[in-house]
Amino acid sequence: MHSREDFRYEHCEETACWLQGRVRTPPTIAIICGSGLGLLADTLSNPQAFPYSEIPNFPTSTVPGHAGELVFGMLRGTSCVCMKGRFHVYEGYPLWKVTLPIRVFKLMGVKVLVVTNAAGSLCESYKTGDLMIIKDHINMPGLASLSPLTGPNDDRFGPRFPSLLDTYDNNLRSTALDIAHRLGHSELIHEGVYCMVGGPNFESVAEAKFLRILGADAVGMSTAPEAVVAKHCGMRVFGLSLITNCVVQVYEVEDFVDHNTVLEVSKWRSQILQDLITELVATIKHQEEDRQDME
Ligand SMILES: O=P(O)(O)O[C@H]1O[C@H](CO)[C@@H](O)[C@H]1O
Ligand code: HPA
Repeated sequence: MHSREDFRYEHCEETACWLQGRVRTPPTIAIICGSGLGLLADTLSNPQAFPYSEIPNFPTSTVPGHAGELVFGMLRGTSCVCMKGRFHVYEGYPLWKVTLPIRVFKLMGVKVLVVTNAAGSLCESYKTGDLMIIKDHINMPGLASLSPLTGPNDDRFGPRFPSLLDTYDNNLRSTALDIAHRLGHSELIHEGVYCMVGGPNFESVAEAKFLRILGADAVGMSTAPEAVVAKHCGMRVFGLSLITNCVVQVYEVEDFVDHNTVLEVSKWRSQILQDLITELVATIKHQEEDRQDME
């Protein structure tokens, strides 16, 4: 188990202050770009980019398809920050470090986290290139006590025992579903359960069958810790998986997946993902304005 000895609120504060001193407009929405999905960040207007290596306390990206840059800018009149590359446990980072950016965003005033990923399908009816709105997750490392919330709790972020009910915001899910239908993607869009595994190996046949029996519709090596930390500190979360491959659940099949295939499919579907997220961001802006009026 990773220790949280190195984690302090002050680390996040230091990073947030560093960024706040440089960023033109503080963000209200944070978007995490999954494997090969960094093109999303290129849609921001008036962008300001910071390589992870320059940001105090930030880890660096080591996975192809994760550029390793924080990009601030405007999307449909809303100030956003895009993580062009995320961190994974299999890169050797402890979970508090994998999720450090989320807490930094919180301190900068972010209200909504949009998290995207590339994932393998376990559900028979999903096809490569489909999209899955995440309605819930199974956090395999979390169930085995590998949680980003392990260790002393800092109440300034959230409670010791947070509820995960409605982690993937109901309202954002139905809004995204409507948008997908409106954009003509009814054939591609699904809602399902994402399962996080540690990786970096892809699943064995027996593991894939096991995860399907557990109720998972798609599997990947990220997202759940980010969503847990966002929910813990009171953000609304929207999660979207791009199905880059169908996970093999029978023996004697030559159809194995590799990271290049994942990146190719991500590139192929990037535009559809961008359109959907852009429309969603525009709607969130109005929702957040209405919320503020009611407060
Ligand atoms: O979850 P993201 O970062 O999109 O990446 C997915 O793609 C990689 C495997 O090809 C793994 O890192 C898996 O988690
Ligand atoms: N398994 C785990 N992670 C993944 C997969 C997969 O099949 N595809 C993309 N990321």
